[in-house]
Amino acid sequence: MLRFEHVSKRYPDAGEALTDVSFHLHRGEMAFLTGRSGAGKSTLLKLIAMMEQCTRGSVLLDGQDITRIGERKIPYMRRNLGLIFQDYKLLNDRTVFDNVALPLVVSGYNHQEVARRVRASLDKVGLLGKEKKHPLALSGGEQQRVGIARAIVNKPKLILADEPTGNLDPDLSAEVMFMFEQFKQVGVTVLIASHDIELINHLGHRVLTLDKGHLVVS
Ligand SMILES: Nc1ncnc2c1ncn2[C@@H]1O[C@H](COP(=O)(O)OP(=O)(O)OP(=O)(O)O)[C@@H](O)[C@H]1O
Repeated sequence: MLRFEHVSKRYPDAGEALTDVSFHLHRGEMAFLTGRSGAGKSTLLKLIAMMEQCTRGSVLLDGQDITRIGERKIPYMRRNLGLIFQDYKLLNDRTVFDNVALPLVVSGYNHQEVARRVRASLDKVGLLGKEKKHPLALSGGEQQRVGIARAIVNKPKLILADEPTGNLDPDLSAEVMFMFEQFKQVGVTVLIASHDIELINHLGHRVLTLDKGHLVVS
């Protein structure tokens, strides 16, 4: 489903952030991406999200090489992805409903379909009653669940999460991981960058470890 083939990434005027990285994630697989600060985790996720381009190698998403697609196709390919961030990246002057609706509005869905899908997503993360609230009126855990609802509203094949539990206490972190496991159950592939070794070991999923841009275990 997601395949890295000999991928290297060098930023201009910097050393290599990733060197000859190869791995494969199957449909419905959940894996953690770990490594020290600066090891290349965010860079790897940005290559999949088409926010950066690799210097060498190929990244294949469902068999399609996303390093070779044209700029104009990127927004369409991104619809296959759900992105989740440590700092939630919510629009604080918009309601929960509007935040979750955003990817659908950008994709041009009609009002009825938007409303139906937003409610279904909020239901999946247990926030159906909070759709009229603004993000800052919610707890950190609830804000992250809004971020998750926004990530799944387009029914992505692949969810990428960059330190999704970095600002959450252990109970809320476990709750978020439980949600990811539910997505995995319905065939969504999930890749989570995290420092939280205790949580990672506890959950027992596959672990990809980066060390100075090299993949150590795959
Ligand atoms: N835009 C950029 N320009 C130049 N160098 C960069 C850029 N982004 C990242 N780097 C460098 O690439 C390397 C990998 O960074 P990256 O952010 O991918 O690591 P990380 O494992 O996600 O770290 P952290 O856990 O601290 O977020 C680092 O040496 C970093 O300084």
